[in-house]
Amino acid sequence: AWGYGPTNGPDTWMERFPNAKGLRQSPINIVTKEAQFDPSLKPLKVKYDPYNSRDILNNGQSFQVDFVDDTDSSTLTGGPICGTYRLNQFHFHWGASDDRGSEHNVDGAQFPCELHLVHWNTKYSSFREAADKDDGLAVIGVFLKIGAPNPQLQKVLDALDLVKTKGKQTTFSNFDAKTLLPHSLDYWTYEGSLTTPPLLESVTWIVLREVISVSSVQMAKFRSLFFTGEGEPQISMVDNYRPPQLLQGRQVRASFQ
Ligand SMILES: COc1cc2c3c(ccc2cc1OS(N)(=O)=O)[C@@H]1CC[C@H](OS(N)(=O)=O)[C@@]1(C)C=C3
Ligand SMILES: [Zn+2]
Repeated sequence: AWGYGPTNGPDTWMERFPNAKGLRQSPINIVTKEAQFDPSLKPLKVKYDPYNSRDILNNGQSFQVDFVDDTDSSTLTGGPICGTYRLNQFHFHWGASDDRGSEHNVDGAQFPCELHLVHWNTKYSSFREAADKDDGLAVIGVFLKIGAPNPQLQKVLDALDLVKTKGKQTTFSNFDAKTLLPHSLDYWTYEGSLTTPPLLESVTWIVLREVISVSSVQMAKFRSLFFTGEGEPQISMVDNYRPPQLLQGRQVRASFQ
């Protein structure tokens, strides 16, 4: 199966997932000077209901917090998207050390971690159905930068002891995902893809300019997870990020001047 190791990592994915060579792949390096301010972009409108948070799962490539998405109570509207997109899950990508780990880069710089909040377009019936449509998904990317400990993030990290190995999951209720967002919702946006197989080219990316903080001790907590399942030889869950892909002529727009 695909992964992030030397024999099944991002450079091998094109063998089984032809989308890897597509024209709208993610992540990318965001060159801030080339991102054009678009005054027609609307402000992002994020409405998350803590009641919808359900469980936390180690899926063998990251860990994700899943949300009940059978109503419009946790939604994303406005910004570059049309219509209403529902929050399905959020997850992270991080490095083996604080010098790497994010998927998107900004002017060639990597951050130690990147948060992805995955939403699907309610013109389709489910995440699964939306996942392969041009306008199916919208993912908010938030960079984490080493600084003060993040108390909101700590609530998520405290649950990791219960999902150390692949396939483990536990209830994770009453979590307000909005508390993970920075004050400013200024963003860059471009048309891209899922950054893991099946690498479907169905994502409107919305990458926030403002970072949230994470301490080095908190980063060590991410690295205490394992890619491998219980009873298997342990492989630490680190460096679960895809490197930047070619822009192939795409435009990156900015919601701010
Ligand atoms: C297409 O069916 C599923 C895709 C899943 C995916 C993921 C997780 C579960 C998937 C389940 C799928 O099938 S399903 N459960 O909807 O029937 C990946 C997590 C990381 C990655 O997100 S990213 N980095 O591109 O923002 C995800 C959301 C990509 C696909
Ligand atoms: Zn992701």
